Amino acid sequence: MTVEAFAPAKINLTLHVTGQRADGYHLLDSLVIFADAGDRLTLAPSDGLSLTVTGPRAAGVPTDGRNLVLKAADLFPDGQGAAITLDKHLPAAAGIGGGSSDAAAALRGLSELWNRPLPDAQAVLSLGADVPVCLAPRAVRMRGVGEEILDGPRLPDRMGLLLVNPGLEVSTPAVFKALERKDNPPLPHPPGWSSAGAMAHWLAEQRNDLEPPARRLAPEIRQVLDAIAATEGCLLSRMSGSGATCFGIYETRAQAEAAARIIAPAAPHWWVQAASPYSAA
Ligand SMILES: C[C@@](CO)(OP(=O)(O)O)[C@H](O)COP(=O)(O)OP(=O)(O)OC[C@H]1O[C@@H](n2ccc(N)nc2=O)[C@H](O)[C@@H]1O
Ligand SMILES: Nc1ncnc2c1ncn2[C@@H]1O[C@H](COP(=O)(O)OP(=O)(O)O)[C@@H](O)[C@H]1O
Repeated sequence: MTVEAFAPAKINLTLHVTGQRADGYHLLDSLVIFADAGDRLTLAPSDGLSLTVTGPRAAGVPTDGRNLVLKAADLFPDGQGAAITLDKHLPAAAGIGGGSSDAAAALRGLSELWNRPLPDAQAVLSLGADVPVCLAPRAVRMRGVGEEILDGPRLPDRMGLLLVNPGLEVSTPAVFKALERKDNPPLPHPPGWSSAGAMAHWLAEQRNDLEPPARRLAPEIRQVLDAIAATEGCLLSRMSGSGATCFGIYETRAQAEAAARIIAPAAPHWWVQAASPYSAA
């Protein structure tokens, strides 16, 4: 039996940093959605555990024990063998949780392949603050350092997404370190929306508190935000996570695809991807 597991891109529609724990980790209040663009894992029975990384974004991704997929496999106390192929489509260190989503997909896939329960919540969190939210991809509100997952608001039935990364890796710890204020206001109650326009209007009043420090470290983020905002039909452009990937919201996927066709040829070293929201549930 071979198991397939999809690792969708994570998007922080908002990312409010509301405090800091004694251990240095920051308290977040974030609306998280997923896109139907992502990495693909194939897991096949095997005597030993192995990982092969393929695909357009494989370069530079570790294939040894540093890869979060193998760290995820280590969390199963009585894990058996598996030959895992990770087909990499998402840029790494990009604020869209590529490694975290791969780890979560590996946990789901290995649990199915080995017929074993998922590791406990604390163990899952030890892989990274973003791994719990990636375990069951859907629209949620994420709080704590990432371990508190609440049902998200109703999303519009129709919406287009555009993801653009300028080809820079931005270090998450460096961005948190460059953050000036750590006690910013939390998110107001998200009401739910019947149109992408209404959602974007509400989101425009909210923030990604990591955007200013990330822009100081990587000024090209400004150009990415401007390029997205200038496309026809763009309702909102904002950075996701600690960057440098930025997203645009559109009424339709067709508009997001048209925007991708404008931006991609003008910036050949940027990663440009149109998408729709993805939900596993
Ligand atoms: C910022 C976020 C927002 O969703 O997204 P990305 O930019 O990674 O996509 C996440 O919180 C990132 O999660 P993840 O990348 O899994 O973080 P971890 O590996 O646990 O931590 C990397 C480093 O980020 C900082 N960190 C992370 C999460 C958090 N709540 N507070 C922090 O201060 C710490 O300096 C930590 O050493
Ligand atoms: N499966 C993986 N895919 C991508 N990067 C990985 C993976 N496993 C470990 N890494 C390491 O994790 C770092 C952060 O990658 P990623 O999780 O994509 O970043 P972010 O959390 O900022 O979105 C990379 O620089 C890479 O060295």
